[in-house]
Amino acid sequence: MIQMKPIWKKRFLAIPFCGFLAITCLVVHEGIAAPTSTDWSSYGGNQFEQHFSPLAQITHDNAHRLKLAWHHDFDTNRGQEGIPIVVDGVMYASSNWSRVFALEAATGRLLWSYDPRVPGDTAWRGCCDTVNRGVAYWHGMIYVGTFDGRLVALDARTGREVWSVNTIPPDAILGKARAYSVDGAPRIAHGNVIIGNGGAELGARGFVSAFDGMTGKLKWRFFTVPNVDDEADHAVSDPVLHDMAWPTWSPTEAWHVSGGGGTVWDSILYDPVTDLVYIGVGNGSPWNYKLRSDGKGDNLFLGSIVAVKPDTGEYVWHFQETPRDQWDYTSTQTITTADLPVDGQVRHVILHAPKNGFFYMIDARTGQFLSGRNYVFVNWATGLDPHTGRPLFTPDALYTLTGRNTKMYPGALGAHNFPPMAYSPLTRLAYIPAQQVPETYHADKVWSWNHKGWNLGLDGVQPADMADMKGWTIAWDPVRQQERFRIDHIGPWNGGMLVTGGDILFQGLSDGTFHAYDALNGQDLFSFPAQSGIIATPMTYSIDGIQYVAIEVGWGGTYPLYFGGPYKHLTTTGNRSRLLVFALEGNDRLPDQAPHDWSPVRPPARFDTAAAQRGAPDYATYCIGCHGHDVMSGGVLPDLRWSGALSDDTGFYNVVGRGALTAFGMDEFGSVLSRQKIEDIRQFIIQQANRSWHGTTNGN
Ligand SMILES: O=C(O)c1cc(C(=O)O)c2c(n1)C(=O)C(=O)c1cc(C(=O)O)[nH]c1-2
Ligand SMILES: [Ca+2]
Repeated sequence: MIQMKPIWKKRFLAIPFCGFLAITCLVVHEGIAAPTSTDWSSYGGNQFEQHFSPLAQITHDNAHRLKLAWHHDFDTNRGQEGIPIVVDGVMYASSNWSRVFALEAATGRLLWSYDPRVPGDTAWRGCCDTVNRGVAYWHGMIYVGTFDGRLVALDARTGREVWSVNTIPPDAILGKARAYSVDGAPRIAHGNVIIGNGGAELGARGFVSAFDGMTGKLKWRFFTVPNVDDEADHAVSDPVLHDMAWPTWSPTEAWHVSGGGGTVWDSILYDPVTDLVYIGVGNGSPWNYKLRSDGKGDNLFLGSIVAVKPDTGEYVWHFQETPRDQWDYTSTQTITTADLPVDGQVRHVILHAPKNGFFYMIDARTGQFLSGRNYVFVNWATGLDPHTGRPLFTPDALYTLTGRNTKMYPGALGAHNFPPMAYSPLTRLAYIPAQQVPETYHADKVWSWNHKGWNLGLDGVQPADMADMKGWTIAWDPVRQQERFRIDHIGPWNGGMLVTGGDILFQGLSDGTFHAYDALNGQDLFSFPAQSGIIATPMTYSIDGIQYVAIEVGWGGTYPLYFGGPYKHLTTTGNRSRLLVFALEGNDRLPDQAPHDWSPVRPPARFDTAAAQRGAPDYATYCIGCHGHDVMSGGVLPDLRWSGALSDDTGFYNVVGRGALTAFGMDEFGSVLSRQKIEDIRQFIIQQANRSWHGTTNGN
């Protein structure tokens, strides 16, 4: 057995605040026996969601010796974004399509698995793959949100369903007009299970709901944007929406149909220090601010962190990071708290690096803006007002008002997306999985609504050239608001961060490798070929004195699905979905596998150019989100250019119009598109396939 290094105790004693998992605190006080096991019992690892663990067996000196201890193959081949949790020696991991696995954490032996049987015809309801980011544990129960909108409580010992509720009230859907999906991890506060949802790209009005952990009874619901008619929803948000939010929207316009957005699709944090729940609110729906709200008002609470009370959901404060959103700049990114000196005084603060490219420090009790600075290059704002933190827009940024197509840094995928950042109380640095993915936004002038399609109010969003796409891990000093160092990656869309008491930074990358870096300087200490791009985030735990590090592997999420083939930065990006667990000792290995990709198949030679031209915009509205720009797959979902269904209009209609492949996530579109329109899409795909086949576009 490997012994804990004494340095671990010494370093950890320096931490000013000792409020981690109780078991961890036991360890930090000298003289008390160290526990033999340390859990990772919630999504963010500790009550601050710092994605930090005090475990320190893996260090600068031995990280190069890491071995694969065990692995578990998932039975889906789409993006894996889950962070497993470990409670009492059992690991609970979720995978795509909201499946849950309980495994013996030391050996990987499967104890039970749970499949909520999410219907395949719900895949269109989300913008960004049928992912799941994790489960929550409370009092012997495991909670998982399912992609089709349920919250399910499972008996942690057996995996049996204890209760299941629909988190989406039927009237929120407005006769099926709007789209909701759930892919974020539930959070626990005062015995309530809190869960949000996604859907703002398709049309949704955001809210979070709290359910009694024992019974599943709804405790409260907080809507993040006003009722379109300023009427009561009989929800706890009614007063603040009427008094504060409604006046920041135009009385009419497109948000009345699409719901306004503001989905809370990822970060939620219950903070026992302030006894508040912070929710990260998403972007506007439709994106086009001129069409959405007549170009008027800040549109509260879009792009904000909102603090509410855990028992009642009552509003306490908000801080809006992105007023007048028209870029998909969500504030749903990791909400982390820490105790840090501000003007010579230690304060309990929120650290936040949202999509918009600015790093914020906010007082956790009051929501007061303390400081902020851009952590990547941005061109939508020149900076933040030093007193209020409000962005100072550049004139070109407000493209829906100027009518000029504008290339924006960051683009819609943000400078930081769902993969969590980590914060180490030892190094006092935040580690941001940051990226540069610029896009040019083309605003529509007229609003139209597409059921089952994307409803952005835009004519298109054009990603910049591959040369402009970058990915880094940025080590950021939140007190000084400056970069300490950065690690360069091959491109964007890398996984999230884990930092440990051994000052090791763990991260999986889009190039299919898993790394241990030195958290003090970014030095690469260990690299493992994981056979598929990694977008998930590692966690760590110890059992019988052995420190393990776990990571889910599986390329996916919105970047490969939406951006598609032209933006691959690997020759192969096929998906092999697995859970990998590392330790200093281990003798597991992955099976050898040939590189996997879609092989070109000669497409039908003839197509109707006029029909292809008509089909292009419908492809962009209904198909692009999964099948990629220019009909080139990013390596996860089938590449339509080489589909056998292209050769025959009836076969194609059976798939696209009638839903022959519904079970695989390809819903029918015959209810929203005429047979002629579907045929036009087929012609467009054949045209694109011929371009690739004859080498006039860069196929793969
Ligand atoms: O506005 C929304 O409702 C919403 C939801 C989601 C989601 O549910 O995953 C994403 C986004 N937006 C989004 O903007 C985004 O970049 C994104 C990336 C991902 C992902 O898992 O790869 N989800 C989402
Ligand atoms: Ca969004």
